[in-house]
Amino acid sequence: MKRFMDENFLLTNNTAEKLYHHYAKDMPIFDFHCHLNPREIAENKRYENITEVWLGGDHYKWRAMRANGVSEYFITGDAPAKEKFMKWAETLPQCIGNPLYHWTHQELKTYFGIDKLLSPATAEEIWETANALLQDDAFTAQGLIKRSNVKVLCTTDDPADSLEYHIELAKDTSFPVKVLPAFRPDKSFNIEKAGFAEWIKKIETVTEQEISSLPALFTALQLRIDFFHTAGCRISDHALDPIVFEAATEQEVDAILRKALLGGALNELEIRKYKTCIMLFLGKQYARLGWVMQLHIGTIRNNSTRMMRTLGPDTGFDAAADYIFAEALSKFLDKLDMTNELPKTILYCLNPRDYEVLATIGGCFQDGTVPGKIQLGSGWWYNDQKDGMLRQMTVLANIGLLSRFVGMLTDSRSFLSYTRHDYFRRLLCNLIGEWVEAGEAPHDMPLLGSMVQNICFINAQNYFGIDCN
Ligand SMILES: O=C[C@H](O)[C@@H](O)[C@@H](O)[C@H](O)C(=O)O
Repeated sequence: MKRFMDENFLLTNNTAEKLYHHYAKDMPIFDFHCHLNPREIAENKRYENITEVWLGGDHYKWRAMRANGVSEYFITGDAPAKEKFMKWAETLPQCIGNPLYHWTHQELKTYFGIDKLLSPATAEEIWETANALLQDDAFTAQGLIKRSNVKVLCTTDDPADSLEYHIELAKDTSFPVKVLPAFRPDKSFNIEKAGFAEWIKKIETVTEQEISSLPALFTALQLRIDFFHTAGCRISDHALDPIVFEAATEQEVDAILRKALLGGALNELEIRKYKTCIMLFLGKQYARLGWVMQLHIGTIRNNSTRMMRTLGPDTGFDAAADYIFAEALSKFLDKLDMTNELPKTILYCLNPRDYEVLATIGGCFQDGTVPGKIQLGSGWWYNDQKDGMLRQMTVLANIGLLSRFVGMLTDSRSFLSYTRHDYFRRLLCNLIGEWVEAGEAPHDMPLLGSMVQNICFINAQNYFGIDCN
C-alpha cells in the first residue's frame, strides 16, 4: 500500500516517477487563465488569516461545505473567520474522493510545510501555525506567486477595465512575474442580459465616444482591444452559454443593436444574429493582433435563483449544460477561417461528453501555421480533477496531438491554487508512463521528457508568444 500523498502521489509506475521527478516537477508555470485580483497582486496583499486566503472566493470549497450541511452563515456569511475555518475543517474529512481533499493537503504541505491532515482534531493547531506563517513576506500575494515559480499569469478583465494595476505591475521591477490582462468581452455580446445598457455606458465613458450604432460599437471595441494589447494582453476569453451561429448582414445587426439600445425587446433570432456578428468581429480583431481566443462552452449558470439573488454570480451555483452546439461552433470557426482570420483558439467545454466534438471540429481548422493552433483546452472547472484531466488528455491524444498541448491553467480565485499544476503534471507523467510500461510508447526518456516539459510550460510560452524572461 502506498503512503497517502507521498512524493510519488498519483505516480503508479517507474517511468512516470522518472518523468515527473526529472522533467516535470521543476518546470515554471504559465497560468494563462485565472481569476486572481490584479489589485491584490499590485498592492501585494497580506492575509490576516487562512480563511481569507483560502476560503475568501473559492466556490469549490463553498459547494463542498453546502453539500456537507454547513449553513451559509459560515460560508459566505458574517461568521467570524475562525468559525468559518472550523467548518471547513469539519467538511474536509467528508471530501475523500473529491479533488479538494488532495488540493487542500497539497496546499498545506507546499506553502505551509504542514503534513498533518486537516480535521476538527488538528484544526486549532493548523489555524495557529498557518496564521503565524501568513505574516511572513513569503505569504503575501506576490510572495505566493513567486514561490510557485510562475512566469506569467493572465487575469480576466472586462473591456472597460482601466488595467491600472497591470500597468503598475509592469513597471515594478522588484516583481519579476508578468501579470497580464486577458480580454473578456462577454458583456458586449450578452445583449439580452440585464446590465447591457450600463455596460455600453461604461464603454462610452472609457472610449469617450457615443455608441448608438454597430460601427460605433466596433470602433469602441477595437479601441479597447488595442489598449489591452498595449498593456501586454495577448489572450481573450469568452463564456458562450451556448455558442450560436446565425448569419446576418451588418445592416440587420445595426438595426438590432439600435432597437436594444432604445429599450426594445429582442427575439431569439435577433439575439443570435447579434451575438454571431460580435463574435466574428472580435475573432477577426484577435487574428489581426495574433491573440489567442479562448471559448468556454457548455455551462448553465446561476441555477439557483434564490442564491443568485443573495450572492450574485460565480458563487458556486453553475453546472454543466447539455447544449447542442457542434454545428454552430463549426460554422463560426469556418467563417473566420474562410478569410484567413481565424485566430489561435482554445476550446473548453464543461460537459466532458463533448470533448470529442471539440477535438474533431478543432482538427478541421488546423492550418499548418502554428503547432496546435486549435487546442482542446485542459479539463475545465468541474473537470480539473483526476478523471476529467485524464479524459481530456486521452481524447486529445487519440484525436489530435497531445505533444502540442498548452497544458494546465489554474482558473482559480485563490493564490494557493498553483499546486493544481503539480496535480496535473503528475497525471500527465502517469498517463505517458502507463503507455510506456504497456509497450504502447517507446522507452525514450529524452523524447518523452521533452514532451512533458513542452506540455508543462514550453508549448504555452511559444503558443501565446509571450517572452517569459
Ligand atoms: O473554476 C471555476 C472557475 O473559476 C469559474 O468560476 C470560471 O471558469 C468562470 O465561470 C469563468 O467563466 O471564467
